[in-house]
Amino acid sequence: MENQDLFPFLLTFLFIVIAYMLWRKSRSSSDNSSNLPPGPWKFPLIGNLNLFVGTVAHHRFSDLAKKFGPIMHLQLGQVPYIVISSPEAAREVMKVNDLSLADRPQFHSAKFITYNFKDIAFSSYGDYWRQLKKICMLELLSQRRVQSFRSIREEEMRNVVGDITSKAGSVINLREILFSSGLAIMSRAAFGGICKHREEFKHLIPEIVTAFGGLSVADLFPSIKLFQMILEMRPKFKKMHQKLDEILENIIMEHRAEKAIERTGEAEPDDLVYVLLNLQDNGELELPLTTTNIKAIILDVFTGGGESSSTIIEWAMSEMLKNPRIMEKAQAEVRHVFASKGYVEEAGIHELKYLSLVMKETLRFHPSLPLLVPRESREPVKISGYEIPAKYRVIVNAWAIGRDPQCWPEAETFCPERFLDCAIDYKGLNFEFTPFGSGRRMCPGISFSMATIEITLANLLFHFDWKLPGGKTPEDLDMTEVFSNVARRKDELCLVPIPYHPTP
Ligand code: HEM
Repeated sequence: MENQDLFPFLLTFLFIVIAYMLWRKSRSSSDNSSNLPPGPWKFPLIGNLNLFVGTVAHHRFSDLAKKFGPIMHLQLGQVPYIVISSPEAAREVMKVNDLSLADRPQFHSAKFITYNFKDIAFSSYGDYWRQLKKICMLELLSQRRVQSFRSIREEEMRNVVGDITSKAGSVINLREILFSSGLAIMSRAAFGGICKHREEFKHLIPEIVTAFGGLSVADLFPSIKLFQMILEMRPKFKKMHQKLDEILENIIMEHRAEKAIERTGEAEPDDLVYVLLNLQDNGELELPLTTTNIKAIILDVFTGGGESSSTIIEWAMSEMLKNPRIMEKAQAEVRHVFASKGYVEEAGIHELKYLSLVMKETLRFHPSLPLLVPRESREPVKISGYEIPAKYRVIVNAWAIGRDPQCWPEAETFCPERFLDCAIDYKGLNFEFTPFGSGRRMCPGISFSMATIEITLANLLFHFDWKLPGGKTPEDLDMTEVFSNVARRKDELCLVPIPYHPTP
């Protein structure tokens, strides 16, 4: 045989040998536990990946749960996953066995972006994670700090209302406006000023959030190092990481320069980055902070705060447009409460009872992270009588639980009134409703994001009536969802604003 004839033969042979070895390996690792939950039949090599081609992941998991039950075992590529789809099983994961399941999977795609898992969301459970979460809660995300950012939110809202008013009668892309204003509020609160890299961040955040989902080939076939090398070498991935690092480095340098300024009598800035640099310089922390650690924390603030809140606002507006009765009721309330002022201010926002029901219903119907953030078992653990080995990835399908007809009558209908006189809340104690997760790994940004969502919706409803472009009716509004870790509308929400002028 000529050399060139031999090559394809050898390659095919090699492929078959590797495929066989991987199949043996995955079989032996999944056979370790004899009492795993049920799940669909798994193909050699790809496991159940075939079931997810061209589907929205949380929808597919939900369909499978109807067949295999609320606790399922799947294999995506080489990786075993446990998928939870009932409040009882979610309680076992996020409360009963919270500590045993408090780790995050170490996704290869997230490794570079998070500086080797030095952020909060991906660092392993332990002292480092605890220290970071505590600092962020104290300095940025506590109820007290969130209230102190009131003037920032009100000012940004004036900008948004001014911007939309200047485009009255023409079609605007509401998603873009919401994303920018959310980012502006976050960067002013956390970094003390409008981040001048906002535009660049705007493009980077969706890419980063997708990488955090752990569904890249490199993450699904972790033993094949070649896939990891290919991922690292991909120009798009390299560029994203370089750009991100450059922006984070700049934010820190700007703060260092500001910090070096001599101040006489003038109060020092107290934004999050400033506080982190002080903690670094003073060396008072149990686990000293490096500049890389600080970059990873800033990254979490941008990725956590960047998109999830604006996605919720976009869905809330879409649902109200789809259901004009709800829009009218919410508008009537906000216009009544702020009629005498002629503008929205946070002091009266607690009076918006109906709007708070709309926000809850949006979080139930469209949780921005429908599969929360995956966890990983730190040790063997029993869930609903099944034995889950260590190092298994565990996903809670909050989207499916939020639409479970056993928990929610007329679950597929958007109806804010269901929360009237209902004690169920999103604070992590009711496992049928966990848009922010629950337990140790729960989202620390609830107060921050709910304050932003509430004031933004109140302003949009107070100052404008809204029409769909091109003479479309509510029935024409396409509500299709796409998923890349965050569940967004497939189409950006484009609307025509008509300014509302309250009669004096
Ligand atoms: C509507 C807005 C938001 C939603 C729906 C949301 C949702 C979530 C969810 C579901 C988790 C995973 C919880 C779990 O594993 O049990 C999470 C984690 C996290 N979120 Fe949020 N989030 C939002 C806003 C924010 C904001 C504004 C920030 C901060 C600036 C933030 C920072 C984080 C961080 C750091 C984690 C990781 C916590 C940990 O692993 O210990 N999030 N978020």
